[in-house]
Amino acid sequence: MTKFEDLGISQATLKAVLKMGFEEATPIQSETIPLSLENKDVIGQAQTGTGKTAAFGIPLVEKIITSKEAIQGIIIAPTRELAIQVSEELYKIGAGKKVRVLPIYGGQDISRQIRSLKKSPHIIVGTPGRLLDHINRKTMRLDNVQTVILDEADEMLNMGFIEDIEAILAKIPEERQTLLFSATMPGPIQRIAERFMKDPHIVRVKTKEMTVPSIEQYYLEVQEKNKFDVLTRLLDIQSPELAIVFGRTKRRVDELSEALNLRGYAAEGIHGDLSQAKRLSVLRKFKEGSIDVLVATDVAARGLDISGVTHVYNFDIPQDPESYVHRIGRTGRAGKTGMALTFITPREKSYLAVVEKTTKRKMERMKPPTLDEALEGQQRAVVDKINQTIETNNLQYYKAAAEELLETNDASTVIAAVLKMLTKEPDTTPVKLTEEQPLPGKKERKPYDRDRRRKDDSRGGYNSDRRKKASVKPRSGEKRTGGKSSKPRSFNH
Ligand SMILES: Nc1ncnc2c1ncn2[C@@H]1O[C@H](COP(=O)(O)OP(=O)(O)OP(=O)(O)O)[C@@H](O)[C@H]1O
Ligand SMILES: [Mg+2]
Repeated sequence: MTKFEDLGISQATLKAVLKMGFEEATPIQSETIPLSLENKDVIGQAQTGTGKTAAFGIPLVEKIITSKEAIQGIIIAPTRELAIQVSEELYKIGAGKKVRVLPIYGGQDISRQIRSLKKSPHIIVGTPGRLLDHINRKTMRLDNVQTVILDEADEMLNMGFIEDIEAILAKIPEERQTLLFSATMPGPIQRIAERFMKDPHIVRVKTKEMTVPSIEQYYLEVQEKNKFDVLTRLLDIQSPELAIVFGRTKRRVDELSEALNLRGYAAEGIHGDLSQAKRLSVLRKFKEGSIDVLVATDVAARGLDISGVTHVYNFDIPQDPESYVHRIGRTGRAGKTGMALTFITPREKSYLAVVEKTTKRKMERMKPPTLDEALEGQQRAVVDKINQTIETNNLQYYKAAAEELLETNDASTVIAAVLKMLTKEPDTTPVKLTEEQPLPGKKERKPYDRDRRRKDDSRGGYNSDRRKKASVKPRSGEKRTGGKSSKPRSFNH
């Protein structure tokens, strides 16, 4: 492990980074920070949760000349939540140097953004659509930008942002530095990246597996109609601190979170059809722990760094192996442990091998728990709680009542009654979930077709800012439809 002191960064930034609790640089940081400081273009690939944000954030902050009142760095991210998260991390890294960082995303009042832009931020973190909006309105000048970073570039490509990104890059001086980071870099993205970049250094943190070893990975064979009962039993047995449940579509996410609430779990869903305010409030509640199950689509959770996520449940198997990597990567971050469980219906069994081939790691089989096991799990949780209460609380006040109960009953009967009262018995309230079509079987499977997928909304994708925006004049001659420039990504590779 490399010390940040040895990476040639200033005292001010070093102090800020140590204040964030970073003691040593992660491998992607120690490999890419020096290259980036030398203004090299870099394609950086490293496992989820291994600090890619600071890998591009630290050198970017270092290069900002704070006395210069101009935007010098721009980071493009696929979703609004990610733009906010990245800007918060950059703000912390830049606190020592007093670097001004501004997030710019759709769904936020544009005149407020224009006012913030007038306060001359040094770094902008934004989603493609809204960035382009400001460029076209001439409310954001990019002629002093020296560094451009594309975070989760492959996802932005999948979402059809390629033309927007090209249009943004066309407004930035050519003698810039371009960096591109993601945990997954499917072939097509590399080729496209090279079009935007000059002699990029490809830094791949060499690991045996694509996922981090600290995530235990299981699969469960479950019939579609039994999935929900299995999920709630698992939640009862594993009592996760914070859990994310992934569903394939927006409708699925809505139905799942409603069904979980019906059975008494504190759950909420997040996807692109919700208002910006709602999305932010759901995430805030999840971070604070006032809800403990977040139900999400793939896109909604890309890159999100929420500490304390102990379990990821793939209620529906993801459509491609890269999505699997990003989904389960919401746990096991920054060296913590985590558990990922993937439901596989009998017809989808062939996908298991496809995922495993990409991640280079086998998932262990887990048998779906029975109702009795769920009850036992809940009981165990109560027993643990009782033990904790014995250890930490002064019980003097309750002793008299306890003695009184023991005068008429034997001890084990009293305790059994208390256990029964405190144990949440597995809830079997009927719920209604629309059945998802299984992914196509091996023979029917076609290479992934982006346009079709977007139309179907099969990934439960976000509304891109771009498609919602009405106020922006497209630049003359600019095509605003999803490009054909990238080769379709296939599940079969
Ligand atoms: N050197 C470090 N030491 C300790 N913690 C770190 C270090 N660098 C980053 N972190 C923390 O690790 C967590 C994960 O970092 P980050 O979100 O940048 O991961 P990532 O590689 O971008 O993951 P993803 O592929 O999911 O986007 C964050 O909470 C971050 O603050
Ligand atoms: Mg990231």
